[in-house]
Amino acid sequence: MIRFENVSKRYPDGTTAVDALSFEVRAGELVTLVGPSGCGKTTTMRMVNRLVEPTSGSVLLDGRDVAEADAVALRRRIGYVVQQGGLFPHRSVLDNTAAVPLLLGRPRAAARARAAELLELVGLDPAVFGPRYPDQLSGGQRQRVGVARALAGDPPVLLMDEPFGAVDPVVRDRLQREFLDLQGRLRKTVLFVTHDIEEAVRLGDRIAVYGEGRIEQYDTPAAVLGAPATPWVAQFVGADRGLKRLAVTPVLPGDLEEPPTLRLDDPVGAAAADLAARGARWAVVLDRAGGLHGWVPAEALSAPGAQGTVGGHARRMAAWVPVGAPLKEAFGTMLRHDAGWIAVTDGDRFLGVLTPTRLHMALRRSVEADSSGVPREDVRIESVG
Ligand SMILES: Nc1ncnc2c1ncn2[C@@H]1O[C@H](COP(=O)(O)OP(=O)(O)OP(=O)(O)O)[C@@H](O)[C@H]1O
Repeated sequence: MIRFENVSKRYPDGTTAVDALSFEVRAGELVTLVGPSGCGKTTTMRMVNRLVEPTSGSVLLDGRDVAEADAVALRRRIGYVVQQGGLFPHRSVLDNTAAVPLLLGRPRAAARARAAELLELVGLDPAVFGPRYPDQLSGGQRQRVGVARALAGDPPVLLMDEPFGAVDPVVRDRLQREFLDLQGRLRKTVLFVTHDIEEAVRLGDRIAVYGEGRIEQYDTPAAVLGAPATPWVAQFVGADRGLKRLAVTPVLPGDLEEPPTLRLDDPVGAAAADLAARGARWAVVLDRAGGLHGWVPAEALSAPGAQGTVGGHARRMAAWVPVGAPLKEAFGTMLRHDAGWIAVTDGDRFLGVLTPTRLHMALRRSVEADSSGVPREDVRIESVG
């Protein structure tokens, strides 16, 4: 969809901002460009909508060199979001958002209706916020209007330059979450500039880590964190890259331990015999619908005089995550419940349990999977204990 072929940009004062850059962004993909200040991220992005012209090489959009496109027509096909939203200060929020549809020749009423729809889409009530002016909005609200405005012409491509850079971490977290959700539905082709590795990893399908004027590594967040291509990338992603990787590695069924399961209304005697036969010291207890109720130690069932059903001896346990949740969430849940394991479910169905050891193995297997190309479910690693 977007392709850089050997693109360099040297500014008139002799600064080489970008040097022989080649990479591709697939249709519907969100690529984050991340790196320290001055490494050429913004220059890269602005060559797509021709706010900057390359000195050599070409940028192709859908296979066509953008240098041959009419710049105005090109920019109508490309949404552009900048820090602070870049709104017109003397126009209302509704008119700011309607600007592109108007430019595209929509009648005023239709353009405004479309703008109202978009404000709704980014979580702003058009009746409340539509009539306001940009200086009557919070930083986060301005950013949302910036996103709404960029989406207004329904462009297939979005360029976003530190769009969430000017807000506090809590608002930023929310904007990122909402944007991911929106992108899940809209599937735009997005180039997203940030200097924040956490943001790059969270949002990007792939991330391009910049050194000076060039890309040092272009890969999925998990691969960049798991196997930095150069010492520069390793230093940039940080010594805690293992921790960051927890956020981008999902829990898979193959990561789980499968302890014996009992039902609440199983009779104690049979349950105790079952666990003894398997040599199990405990079992997960499921309710009638097969959902998680808690757990029971084998010795509680085999104690002299124990009777009734498993339910009478079970302990409640409410720590669970859905399969596919990031390991970070699983670990957080484990800590919050101060538990040595948590249940993993698929809808209402109990799948198995994740322990700290299993979590560590999942992480190691995902690193191995990325570096060897073998699917994680098939990776076998040695472990102690
Ligand atoms: N118009 C210009 N004239 C001369 N040099 C420029 C111009 N615009 C950018 N540069 C230089 O090109 C280099 C790359 O700048 P660019 O804005 O692309 O970096 P960036 O990675 O986006 O940085 P930041 O995160 O600080 O925005 C920098 O050294 C910058 O000073």
